[in-house]
Amino acid sequence: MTGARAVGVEASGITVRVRGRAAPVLADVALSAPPGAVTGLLGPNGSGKSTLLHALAGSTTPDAGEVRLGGRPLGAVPRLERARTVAVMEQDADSDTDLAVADVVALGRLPHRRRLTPPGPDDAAACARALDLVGMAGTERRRWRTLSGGERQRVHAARALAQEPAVLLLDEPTNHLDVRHQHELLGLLRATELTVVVVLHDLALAARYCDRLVVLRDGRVHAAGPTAGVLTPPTLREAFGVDAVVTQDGGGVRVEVTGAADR
Ligand SMILES: Nc1ncnc2c1ncn2[C@@H]1O[C@H](COP(=O)(O)OP(=O)(O)OP(=O)(O)O)[C@@H](O)[C@H]1O
Repeated sequence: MTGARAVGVEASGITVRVRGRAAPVLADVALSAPPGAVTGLLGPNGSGKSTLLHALAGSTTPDAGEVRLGGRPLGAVPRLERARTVAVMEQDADSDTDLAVADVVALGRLPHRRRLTPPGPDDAAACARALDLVGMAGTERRRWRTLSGGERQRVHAARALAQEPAVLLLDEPTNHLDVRHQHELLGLLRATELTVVVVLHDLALAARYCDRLVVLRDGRVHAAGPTAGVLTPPTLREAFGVDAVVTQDGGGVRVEVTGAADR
């Protein structure tokens, strides 16, 4: 779908401080997102997931540490190349309320277009393909404000896919989606050759679709590695305060949260 440039994302020693807060938001965080794999970012509210995603995207500059894109420091990757390589789907991102769906998706093509030139056939084809992938083909003329929350989320996913990136960073991309579309979107990400880093709250979805996980707790990495090794009852109790039944079979890991753990 993307012309498949395999580009991994690595981060080490990421520390982010914010004014007026004694403890860093992120402290010495490392992450390895191998090319073509789906890496899930998990953690309780406020543990630093979105901040880490912003650091990976280059929209937050860490106070310490380094992000590498395809082995190169992020800062050494020219801006246009970075814009073509990395797509970001923000949490609850909004768009200008007057735009049509086609206009929102077309924003994903901007890094590929020469300045002041109108969209070409490649741009139109990429947008059509992306809308089709998220099940929103035929909605091009719909106005943004007429879409439901889940439809907006799918159009934002289409915008990111239309960018034809090598790396896709997504912050809770399924929180407005019905259960079928949750599975469709994550299944789609899993089926691509993109390098994906995705923030998720749903442990069952993480178990089903992520190759690797990084669990943050209070701004630090609590556990990281292949999914089966991370999603263990002790880790889930310590990091999330829940009791869970974890089973493993040929199809992978399954997690059923049975309730809040005793404190
Ligand atoms: N600019 C800021 N100023 C003050 N505090 C901030 C700032 N940015 C982030 N924080 C704090 O840093 C912590 C981590 O925030 P972040 O949004 O990264 O967490 P998260 O794990 O994505 O949370 P959630 O699951 O609720 O979306 C939170 O306590 C948040 O309030």
